[in-house]
Amino acid sequence: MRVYPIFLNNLDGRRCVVFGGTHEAERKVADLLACGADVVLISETATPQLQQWAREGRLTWHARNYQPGDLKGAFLTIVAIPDPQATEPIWQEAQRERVLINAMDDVPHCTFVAGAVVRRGPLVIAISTSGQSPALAVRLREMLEQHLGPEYALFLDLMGALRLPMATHYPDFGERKARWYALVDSNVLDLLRQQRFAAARTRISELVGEPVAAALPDPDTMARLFAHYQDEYAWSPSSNLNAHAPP
Ligand SMILES: C[C@@]1(CC(=O)O)C2=NC(=C\c3[nH]c(c(CCC(=O)O)c3CC(=O)O)Cc3[nH]c(c(CC(=O)O)c3CCC(=O)O)/C=C3\N/C(=C\2)[C@@H](CCC(=O)O)[C@]3(C)CC(=O)O)/[C@H]1CCC(=O)O
Ligand SMILES: NC(=O)c1ccc[n+]([C@@H]2O[C@H](COP(=O)([O-])OP(=O)(O)OC[C@H]3O[C@@H](n4cnc5c(N)ncnc54)[C@H](O)[C@@H]3O)[C@@H](O)[C@H]2O)c1
Repeated sequence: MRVYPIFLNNLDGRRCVVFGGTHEAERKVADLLACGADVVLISETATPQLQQWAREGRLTWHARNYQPGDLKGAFLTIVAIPDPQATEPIWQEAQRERVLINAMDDVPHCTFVAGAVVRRGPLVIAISTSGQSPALAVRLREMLEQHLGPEYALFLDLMGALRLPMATHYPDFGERKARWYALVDSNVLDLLRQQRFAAARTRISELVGEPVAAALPDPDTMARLFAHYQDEYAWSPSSNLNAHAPP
């Protein structure tokens, strides 16, 4: 296996078909919905959460097994059923219809594989071991999660706010690039980690000038964003490094 890494963008309104209705399918559906995809679920059974999303109209659920034609107009499909024989006709249709396909734990039926993913706001890190050891991918994800706190999410929100004014105020690409690196290499991340939001704002202003820094949220808003990200990641199941240790 030699995988080519990509991050899909603009899933909004794209038809994504998920087969299977257990918590594994639910995990995949949750990510697709969060990215705005138009999710179609095909499975006789569905978890209570999947059923609730169907009732709320957040996805379309067909309570049956796969039928030929299910992939018409689909952009991608994820097969979360543990039976390669049942997956084979779905794989065949995906090839005919040129639909991207991931069959969980079933490499011969994948045109793309899933990574172990760390999310910190806009920061997304996907880890693949090229199928050699998903368990190691999980451990690496957990290691990164320990090191990457909510300050990374907030830092990226701040950098995002600066992108347009930076382009306007520093039309020379070389100068702009040097200033981006000055920000990234500075102690701003440390200050955010210490929740010293006013000091972080001052430091950014020193590095890029007040006209650019004026686009930043004020320190109170930074504090609120930081608290939001703290909450979001505090309950991450992987915060326990031994979550998957053998009994
Ligand atoms: C990362 C993650 C993403 C996700 O699923 O979203 C993912 N597998 C995860 C967990 C996991 N999977 C397995 C174990 C048991 C320990 C172990 O085997 O290591 C654990 C650990 C656990 O369960 O704790 C078993 C397993 N997995 C595959 C096979 C088939 C084979 O080996 O032939 C078998 C053997 C089944 C058997 O032996 O019967 C195949 C694939 N699994 C992949 C992804 C793709 C390659 C990823 C890469 O390149 O590293 C690929 C190729 C296809 C795909 O599924 O997309 C998710 C972690 C999510 C997270 O927590 O972050
Ligand atoms: N990596 C891991 O740690 C791990 C653990 C468990 C399961 N899995 C993977 O998750 C997936 C689901 O496994 P599971 O054990 O949760 O499933 P399961 O056997 O408990 O349930 C199968 C599901 O698939 C549906 N289904 C079966 N045949 C179908 C068909 N032809 N069309 C549509 N739906 C169909 C059923 O309605 C049911 O919801 C599998 O791909 C499995 O390999 C991975």
